[in-house]
Amino acid sequence: MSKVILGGGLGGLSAAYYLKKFSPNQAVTLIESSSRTGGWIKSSVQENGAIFEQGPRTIRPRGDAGANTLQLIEELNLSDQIVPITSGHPAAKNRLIYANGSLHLLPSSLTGLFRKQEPFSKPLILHLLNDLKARRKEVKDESIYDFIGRRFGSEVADYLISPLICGICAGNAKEISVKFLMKQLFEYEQKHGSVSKGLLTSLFAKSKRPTVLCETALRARSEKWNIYSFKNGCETLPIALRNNIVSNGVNIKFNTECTEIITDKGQVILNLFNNETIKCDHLVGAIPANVLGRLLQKQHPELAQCLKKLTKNVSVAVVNLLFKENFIKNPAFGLLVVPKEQLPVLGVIYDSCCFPVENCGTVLTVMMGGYWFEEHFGTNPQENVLLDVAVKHVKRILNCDHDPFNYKVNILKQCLPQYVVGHDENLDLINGYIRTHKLPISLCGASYYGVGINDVILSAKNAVKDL
Ligand SMILES: Cc1cc2nc3c(=O)[nH]c(=O)nc-3n(C[C@H](O)[C@H](O)[C@H](O)COP(=O)(O)OP(=O)(O)OC[C@H]3O[C@@H](n4cnc5c(N)ncnc54)[C@H](O)[C@@H]3O)c2cc1C
Ligand SMILES: C=Cc1c2[nH]c(c1C)Cc1[nH]c(c(CCC(=O)O)c1C)Cc1[nH]c(c(C)c1CCC(=O)O)Cc1[nH]c(c(C)c1C=C)C2
Repeated sequence: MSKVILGGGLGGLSAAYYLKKFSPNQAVTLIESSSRTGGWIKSSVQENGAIFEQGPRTIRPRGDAGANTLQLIEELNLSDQIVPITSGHPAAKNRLIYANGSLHLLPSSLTGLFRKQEPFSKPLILHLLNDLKARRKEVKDESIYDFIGRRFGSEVADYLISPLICGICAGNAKEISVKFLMKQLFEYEQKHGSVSKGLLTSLFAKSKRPTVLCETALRARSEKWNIYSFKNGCETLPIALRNNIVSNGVNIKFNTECTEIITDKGQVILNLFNNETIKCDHLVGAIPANVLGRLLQKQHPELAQCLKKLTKNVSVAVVNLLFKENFIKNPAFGLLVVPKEQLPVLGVIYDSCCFPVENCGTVLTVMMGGYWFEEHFGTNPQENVLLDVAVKHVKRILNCDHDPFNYKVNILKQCLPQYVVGHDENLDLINGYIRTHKLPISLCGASYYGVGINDVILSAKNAVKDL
């Protein structure tokens, strides 16, 4: 009998790829509710060559997960499509925050830490040294805002961490688990009493066995890539994955929504919207955890409850803007708005600084809403309202008066999972339930082990490696 993968986003496509890589003769069906694969990853090339990214735009090359993605890219013959941003580039060095009504550059070097820079009241190094004095608090988990506030002070929590959380999961740092971004630092405090002591101890600890790197990862290291994308945008990756799995015999069923999942003696039965059913001996769930919870509700209410609790997703309005004029005075990756400003805008990406296209003017992407989406826009905002808000705030924040000649507005409903306090514990309950009840189900995708492209690909590889 076959394996079924539910969901044709990056997680589902990667799961299908690795299933076929590890056991080429395995029959695999992928079920996708929409008419395309790729999920939130969508790039559209404009007439003048500019790329409008609706979802992700950059990938990190570092770490084991980064190396794994580069290996996948190499296996898909995409290495020559990569466009890297190297460490000396302004888009790698310069990240801005908008606080107290103006833009500020965040320190990007060691010397920057010793300088007093607005909006901080003293050099950042003094905030960081606060960690040496702060007492350990024994906790299982806490919000990243509380952890940073305790160890480094409220200015670091407000001006550094809160916007960073917006720039990664569009979330509220006061609710997101410290383990989402800073598990290691949190564990240093719990084990050694302070982050600094933990850091020092780890310097003398035995280093782990180095990962064997593929050619592209070695190139990334020697050329000092900071982040990268592809010539035709991030969608290059899911398109290549789809083509690869189709040519390896994976059957993709488009426009096919699963409405219920039933497990029965080592089998999984999927009820589909059109009253059809599909049976398989193993299901890989690559859809958001709360949606999966709904599908399992009738037969496994306890598991469904944990899955629904795991991720409260937030919505983001993504507005791509194309201007004739070149008006960016300080080239950078972009800017993040400090949540204390209470603006509808989370951040602005300077696409034309990151990946310049000749004679293209200025390309910006404005991301809005997130955790505060409904507060600012209600449940069903009109696209023209979102466009007006985006343009008005770009003019105000960047202090300019240009109007875009081309734009695209997309509302990404419930697109980003929020790893709230207790996420890890809840995940243990979910895995425990699946193990104890011997359910032939594995999980992957952005709801579980990280929201970045690298995390999603690695979660898919891990989900299928023992099947
Ligand atoms: C605005 C934004 C910006 C981002 N920027 C970056 C970035 O710069 N760098 C980075 O690394 N990551 C970034 N990410 C994160 C990354 O894009 C996502 O985490 C990743 O694409 C999620 O993939 P997925 O397969 O887990 O989920 P999805 O993309 O949500 O895929 C799930 C699929 O399942 C389908 N589905 C759902 N329910 C059903 C059902 N009942 N039956 C059948 N099919 C179903 C959906 O249609 C969808 O195609 C960004 C994400 C967003 C939203
Ligand atoms: C303003 C909103 C958002 C911006 N990007 C995202 C949102 C919600 C989504 C996002 N960005 C990144 C990731 C992946 C994280 C990972 O684990 O790989 C996701 C889901 C990448 C990223 N963006 C910023 C940082 C610091 C990172 C981590 C990797 C890196 O160092 O590049 C900061 C940032 N995001 C946005 C802006 C405007 C910005 C900084 C100025 C937009």
